[in-house]
Amino acid sequence: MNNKPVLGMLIGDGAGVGPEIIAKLAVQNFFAAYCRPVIIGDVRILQRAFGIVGSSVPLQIVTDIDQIDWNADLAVLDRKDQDPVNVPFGKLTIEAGKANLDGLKLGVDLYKAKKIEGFCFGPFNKAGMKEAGCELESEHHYLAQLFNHTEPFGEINVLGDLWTTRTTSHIPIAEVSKNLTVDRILRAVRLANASLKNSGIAKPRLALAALNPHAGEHGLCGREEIDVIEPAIAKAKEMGIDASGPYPSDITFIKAFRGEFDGVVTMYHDQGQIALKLRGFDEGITIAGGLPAPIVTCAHGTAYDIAGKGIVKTSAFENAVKMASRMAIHLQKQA
Ligand SMILES: NC(=O)C1=CN([C@@H]2O[C@H](COP(=O)(O)OP(=O)(O)OC[C@H]3O[C@@H](n4cnc5c(N)ncnc54)[C@H](O)[C@@H]3O)[C@@H](O)[C@H]2O)C=CC1
Ligand SMILES: NCC(=O)COP(=O)(O)O
Repeated sequence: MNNKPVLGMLIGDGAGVGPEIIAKLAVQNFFAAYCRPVIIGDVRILQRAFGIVGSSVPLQIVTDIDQIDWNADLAVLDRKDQDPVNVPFGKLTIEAGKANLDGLKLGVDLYKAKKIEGFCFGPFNKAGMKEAGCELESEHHYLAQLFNHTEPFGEINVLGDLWTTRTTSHIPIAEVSKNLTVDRILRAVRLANASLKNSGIAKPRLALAALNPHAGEHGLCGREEIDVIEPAIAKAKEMGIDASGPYPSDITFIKAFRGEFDGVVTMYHDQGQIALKLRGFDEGITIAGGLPAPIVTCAHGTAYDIAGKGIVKTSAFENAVKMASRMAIHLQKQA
């Protein structure tokens, strides 16, 4: 009896590298070591990806997840929603954007119906999703909406043992400062704390990055540290969270990579992502943090510039699958 978790593998934007990654891993029989996989996406895009990879595996193509025989060939839930003719490599299309939004909804519906125990997704193109009608800031907001989730949520980037959460994410830099409030910082702190605890760290050590040079130099070059970050740290401590900082952001990750912290709470997207991607671009993953379901993707994007060339590296997505499997097994044990 195979008790490995059932995980959906959304192929992602057909014009990007997601389908190729999934095809490569299928050919290597990678998924079976961590889960019972069901590939979710347009089978024509997947077949195109197998063509790029230069190899293939027998497929069990279904249109309803209940039709899957888990002892038979690799299952593909065919969505018929990204025609390769309309979705050429490297081109942003509304068709792919819409398919990605629909895929997320299906993934959540299947999870709620207990048909899958989590899912990974190949990279989405945020602009494509917006053009397809998503008015929310990101897919994480869309996922939270699908779950009616009001508690803290958001991208958690993980590299090795280090987890990061973001106070602000996909907004213009010009708007970061006014979006830094004690409440928002505290939500990112709580998200980091709860997620790390769920991963087995009893009392996570969290560092908060400053916003300004030299952590504001006592207000000489910026007041956000005094006005919002320090009060958020004080409140976190009152809640029993091991939070410290704000550390000048040019030193925060040096300390973190030395092992001084389990998690870093950043103030804006690139503060954490530059550090993590420099350190391990090929390995990083993004968890849809705070949500009930294990949902994980690679930290890299659609890589339109190399899509269709067969040269994409698969290691980050492999780590995403490993993490989703680990989270799903953890939930199985709690049930
Ligand atoms: N997992 C997801 O859904 C993510 C999606 N994105 C989306 O992807 C799109 C493009 O984002 P960019 O910032 O341009 O970054 P990107 O990660 O797609 O590409 C940056 C550079 O890294 C290379 N690269 C990326 N992944 C690679 C891999 N696995 N193997 C070899 N080379 C690789 C690309 O060829 C490119 O030169 C955006 O629309 C963004 O929203 C970005 C990050 C994560
Ligand atoms: N479409 C996903 C996305 O853009 C996530 O990117 P990042 O914020 O993790 O860099």
